[in-house]
Amino acid sequence: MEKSVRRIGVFTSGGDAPGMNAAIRSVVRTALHMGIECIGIRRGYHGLINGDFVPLTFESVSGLSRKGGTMLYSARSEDFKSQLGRERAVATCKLLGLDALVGIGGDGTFRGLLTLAQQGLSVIGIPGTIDNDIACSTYTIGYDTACNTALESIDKLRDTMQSHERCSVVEVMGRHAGHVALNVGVACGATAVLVPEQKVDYENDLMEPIRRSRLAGRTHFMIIVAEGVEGGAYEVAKQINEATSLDTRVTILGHVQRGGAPTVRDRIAATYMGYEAVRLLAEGKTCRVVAMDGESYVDYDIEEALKMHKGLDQQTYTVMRALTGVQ
Ligand SMILES: Nc1ncnc2c1ncn2[C@@H]1O[C@H](COP(=O)(O)OP(=O)(O)OP(=O)(O)O)[C@@H](O)[C@H]1O
Ligand SMILES: O=P(O)(O)OC[C@H]1O[C@](O)(CO)[C@@H](O)[C@@H]1O
Ligand SMILES: [Mg+2]
Repeated sequence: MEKSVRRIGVFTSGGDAPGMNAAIRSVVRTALHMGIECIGIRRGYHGLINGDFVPLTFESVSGLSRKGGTMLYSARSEDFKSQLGRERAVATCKLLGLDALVGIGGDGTFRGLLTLAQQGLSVIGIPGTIDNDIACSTYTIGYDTACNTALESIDKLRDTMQSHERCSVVEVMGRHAGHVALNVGVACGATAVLVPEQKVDYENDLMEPIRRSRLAGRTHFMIIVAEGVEGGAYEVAKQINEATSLDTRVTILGHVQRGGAPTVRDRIAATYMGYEAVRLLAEGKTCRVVAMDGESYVDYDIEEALKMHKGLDQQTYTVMRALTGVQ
C-alpha cells in the first residue's frame, strides 16, 4: 500500500536564481492545502547534513513571490558527495520525520537527489538555475529574470560605447552553457555572440562581423561572451584590439545577473513547478523532476533526466548567425 505523505522538507541548492522564493512559497502553500506539513532545510545539502532547518507556515512564506535570492539560503556541499555525508543527510530526514524532500536547484542538485532516492527517500527536483541548462526542461526558474537583468545593463553600456565609438565586450554568466549569452545577444542586437558550446573561430565569428559592421558605417560594437568561452572576455577583447585597433572595454556582469525581483515568467514557472512537485508526492510518485515542455508542465524520472542532453536553441542560434552575418 502507498505510504501517505504527511511531512516534507524543501531546500534550495547550487547557484541561487530569482524565483526560488516563489517556488518555496508554492511548495509550502500547496502542501498545507493538501494537509501536508512543510519544513525548510537551510543551506542545501549542507543543512541536510547538519540538521539546519526551519518550520514553514502559511504566514512565513507570505510575500515571498516578489523577492530575489532564497530565504532558505543556498550552498554547495562537498561533504554531501561522500558516503558519510549522505548517511548523515538520511539520518536528519529520519530525525525530522520527513516523508519526502523537494530540492530546487540545478543538475548537481538532482544528482544529489538521485543518491537519496537510491537510499529509499522520496524526492522531487525543481529546476532552478539562471543557466537554463537542465536538459529535460525547456525552461528553468531564473532564466528570464537573469536575461532581463543582463539586457538592462547592456542597453546602458551601449549608450556610452556609442558616445565614445568603442567596442564593448560583455561577459555574461554560463560556465558551461551559452543560453543566456545567445538569448541576450539576439535581444540586444549584438555584433557577435560567443558561446562555450562552439569552439571560437576568431576570424569568422568575431573579426568578420565587426569588419562588416564597420563597413556599413557603424562606429560602436557590442560583443557578448559567455563566461565559459575559452580565455573569457579579456582574451576576446585582446584579440579584437590586436586585429582591429578598436578602443575596447570589458564588462563582466557577474553575480548581478542572479539577483533581483523575479519577472512574471519566473514567478509563474516557479509557482506552477512548486505545485506540481507537491502534487506528484501526494500521488505517491518519487524520484521525479518537474519540467517544462514548451508551455506544458511535465515530469521525468531523475535518472533519465540526467542522461538527457540539451544543446542551444537551434532557431535562436540560426537567427543570431543571420543577424550578425556569420557564415
Ligand atoms: N554527483 C553528485 N553526487 C551527490 N551530490 C552531488 C553530486 N553533484 C552535486 N551534488 C550536490 O549538489 C550540490 C549542488 O550542485 P552544483 O554545485 O553542481 O550546482 P547545481 O545544482 O548544478 O546548480 P548551478 O549549476 O545552477 O549552480 C553540490 O554542492 C553537491 O552537494
Ligand atoms: O556562485 P558561484 O559559485 O560563483 O557560481 C557561478 C556559476 O553559477 C552559475 O550562475 C549558475 O548558477 C553559473 O553560470 C556560474 O558559472
Ligand atoms: Mg549545474
